[in-house]
Parts: sequence; structure tokens; C-alpha cells
Amino acid sequence: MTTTTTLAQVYREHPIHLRDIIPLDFNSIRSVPDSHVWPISDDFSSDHQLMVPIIDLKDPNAVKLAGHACKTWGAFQVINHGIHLNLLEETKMKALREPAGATGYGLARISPFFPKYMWHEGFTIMDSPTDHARALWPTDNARFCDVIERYQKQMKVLAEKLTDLILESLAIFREDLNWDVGSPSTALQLNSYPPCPNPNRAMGLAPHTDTSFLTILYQGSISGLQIFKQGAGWISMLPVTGALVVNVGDLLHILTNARFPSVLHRAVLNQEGSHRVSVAYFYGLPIECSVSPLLKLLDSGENPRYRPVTVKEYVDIKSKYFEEPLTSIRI
Ligand SMILES: O=C(O)CCC(=O)C(=O)O
Ligand SMILES: [Fe+2]
Repeated sequence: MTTTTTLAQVYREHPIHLRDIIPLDFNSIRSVPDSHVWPISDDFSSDHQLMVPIIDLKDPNAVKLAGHACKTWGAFQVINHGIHLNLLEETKMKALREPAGATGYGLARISPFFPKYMWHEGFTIMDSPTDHARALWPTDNARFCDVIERYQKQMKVLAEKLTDLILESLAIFREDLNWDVGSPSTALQLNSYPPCPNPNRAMGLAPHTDTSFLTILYQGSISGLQIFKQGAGWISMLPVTGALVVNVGDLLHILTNARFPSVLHRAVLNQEGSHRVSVAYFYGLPIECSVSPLLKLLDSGENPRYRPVTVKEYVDIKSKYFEEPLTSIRI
């Protein structure tokens, strides 16, 4: 009998090793401890002249616009996406709870790769939220689970719609792909960035790319997300009412032979001392799926840059070589 591995199982093979695994008690702290002070060389500012594209899913040109945004930015914001905003608001309120010490709650997965801690705490849900929720709130978890499950379902629909849009912009058909080897591997990450006494010296979430195919991020109305654009530096992804942010992830990067680059991004802290929360939905391909640059997309004389990897293998590689995961699969 073959057993299917899940994304959660693959991650469990890579536990986080850190001196302190419990985030700071952000409620009681009055100054930024040395463990959380980041180098002053980075002032966290952003070039405000540039604006990441906003795409209306009802726009007849949405396919072309999405393709262009993925290619030149690796990210865009999407409106008219059909997701009910009040659901997002509810999810946000639930994310504010303090489930200290329980499974699912903790430091960002990327923490061990940086010398300083981040001003952040998170809650990760893979598959069903019920086990975590029951442990946290034994008698009062039905509403939380309901909101999370509805949100996961809606995000999956939107992620599939966006995937079709992006594939269409590349003139790729699902038949060209070998994705029928299981269900998509997905994860939901609730991020919390508490008010910080010195937001210029602390980091919300350090620069990283997402291990997903694409990521859909809800960031409410408080800014903090920045994407890195070659030649321009860090650009703020300013919150747009009702919009969701879409990021190109590593798997889409590999599939397109880097035509759609996996976007480097980070979260800086709110300067006015607001508590920022965000909800990231990582949409990945089935765990056993093999990903490699699509030959159909290569120009004549262009060679595939990456060898084929399964999603599982790539998650393993990223857990070990955070800095250069794509380099380690280069041909
Ligand atoms: O909070 C944000 O704006 C970014 C979150 C993020 O990049 C992530 O969860 O991977
Ligand atoms: Fe991210």
C-alpha cells in the first residue's frame, strides 16, 4: 500500500532548531531586546514612486495583465476576486488570539536562517484546523474552525482561478502538466506583528521567497509588506481596500524557467505602532508532483535552468538551504 505524504509531514521532518522557540511576550515588553535588534544599515524605507499593479479579475484583459505583472513584478494585487471581505475580517479577529505554546503557534519557519529574531508570531494551519483548535480552545472552537475552513475553501477556488489565468497568459494548457498526482498542497499562515517600541530597529518578517506555486495574502489596511524589485529596491505593497496580494512562488518560478520570478519580499513594522496581522494562503502543487521548466516555454536556444524536482524534494531542499534553494537545483 502506498501512503501519500502531506505537506505537513514533509515539514515535520525539518523541525526548527533555535535557542528560544517561544516568541517574546510582546504584550509586556517595553524596549527591543538585543536578540531582536536588526542592523541599522537597512532603514526599511521604500520607493513610493512605484506601484505594484492592481488587476481587476473582471477586466477582459486580466490574462494579459496578470502575465505582465508576474513577469515584471512577480506580484500583483487583485480586486473583484469574489472573496467575502467580512470573512477575512473574522479570520483576522481570530488571528489576534494568543494561543501561546500550542502546536501551530510559534516563530516564523525562516527564523533559524537569520542571526536575529523577528518581531512576529504566527500560527500555521495545514489541512484541517480542528486538532490545533481543539487543543487551544477545548470547548469553544467551532466558530474558529468554521471560519478557517470556509476561508481555505474560498482561497482554493481563487488560487485555481488565478492559476488558470496565469497558465493562459503563458498559453499553457493543463494537459501540458502532470498535476494529476494528488491534491494541491496548501497551507494557511496567520501572521501577527505586534506594536513595536522601536519599529526602525526590528524586523517583522525577514526577506524570503515563498515555497508555493502562488501565494494569496490578505493584509487588511495596515501597510508593512514590501517586495524587492531589481533596479528599484524595496517597494511597499500599499494596502488597497478589498484587494488581495498575489505573489509568484518558487514552483511557478521553476515551471517558467524564471520567466515569472519568485518574488523576494519582507514585512516591516508599522511606524505608527499599529498591530498588523496578515493571512497568507500558500497554494502549492501536489506533493509527489515533479516540477521542471516547461519545454514549451523555452525560446529557441534557451536551456532549462533547473533540473526536475518533486514538490517534496523541493520543500526538503528549501528547509536546508534557505538562501539558495533555486541555485541548488540549477543545471
Ligand atoms: O505579512 C506579510 O505581509 C507577509 C507574510 C508573508 O510573506 C508570509 O507569510 O510568507
Ligand atoms: Fe511570504
